[in-house]
Amino acid sequence: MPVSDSVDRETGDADQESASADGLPINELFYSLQGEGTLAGVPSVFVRTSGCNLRCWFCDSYHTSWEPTHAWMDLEEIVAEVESHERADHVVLTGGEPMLHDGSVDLLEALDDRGYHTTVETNGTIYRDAPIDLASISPKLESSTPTSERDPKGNGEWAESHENDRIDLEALARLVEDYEFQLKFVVTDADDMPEILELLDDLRDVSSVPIRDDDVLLMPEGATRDRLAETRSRVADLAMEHGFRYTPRLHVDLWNDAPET
Ligand SMILES: C[S@@+](CC[C@H](N)C(=O)[O-])C[C@H]1O[C@@H](n2cnc3c(N)ncnc32)[C@H](O)[C@@H]1O
Ligand SMILES: Nc1nc2[nH]cc(C(=O)O)c2c(=O)[nH]1
Ligand code: SF4
Ligand SMILES: [Mg+2]
Repeated sequence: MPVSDSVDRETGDADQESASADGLPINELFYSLQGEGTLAGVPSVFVRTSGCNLRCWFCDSYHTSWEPTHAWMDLEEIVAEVESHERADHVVLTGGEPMLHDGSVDLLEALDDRGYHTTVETNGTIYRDAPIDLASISPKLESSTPTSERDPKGNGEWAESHENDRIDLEALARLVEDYEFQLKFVVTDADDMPEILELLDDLRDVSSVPIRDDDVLLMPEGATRDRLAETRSRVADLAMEHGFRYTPRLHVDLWNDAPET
């Protein structure tokens, strides 16, 4: 969808919860194949909200986090655009961080009423009560922190708040307790594994539902084909070594880093 067709509304600070519940700041809306996780390969409509509470240095959706866009769509416009992709019965709500916005709950309810299967791609720091069929949770590891050496924009100004906010065990526990879920970790190399194992121990301690190794997916870090060529076989080996699942990034294999894919 050409986002330029929609109204541009400055939400003030797009990192904060949007003021109105009538719609959402939308960065892009498109039809593609789910590229990641247990539903990889499923034709799906993607609704990408703008604004994030974190700043991963590697974020592949720069214009929702580091430089968020402000195009606004009303709920009815979003639903109509989703319905225009007649072959899809799966919708992926992503971002940015979709759980920041009140309007995400309204959208999920409208989609649920119309019989869609909904996946929410979330960093797991915010819990909301909504009709979510699959919570696709991607907790952020220390290796995501935008230190001054890895800041894509400035000089590490976001490092401290990112580091403070990236894990909220209570929110994670509520998400896994209330929804079908997958835990999808972005992995670069073996240095990421001790933190994943420690987080799983902590989450298993506080959560009232089992978290099976089968619920844990390792996804190679890489926003481009070239970068994935460096990380994917290392991450596949780590998945086998630990008995976790590996998820490809099919959309990157197919379309590299093109927008609306
Ligand atoms: C752009 S995020 C939006 C949803 C939410 N903010 C989150 O991080 O889960 C969508 C997915 O892309 C993943 N991701 C972002 N940049 C990536 C990269 N460079 N390599 C691999 N995965 C990446 C995130 O971990 C998440 O699973
Ligand atoms: N094809 C495709 N699959 C995806 N799965 C999760 C995505 C996301 O950005 O959240 C994504 C995406 O951006 N494109
Ligand atoms: S949490 Fe998600 S959207 Fe936010 S910066 Fe990280 S990868 Fe990007
Ligand atoms: Mg993506």
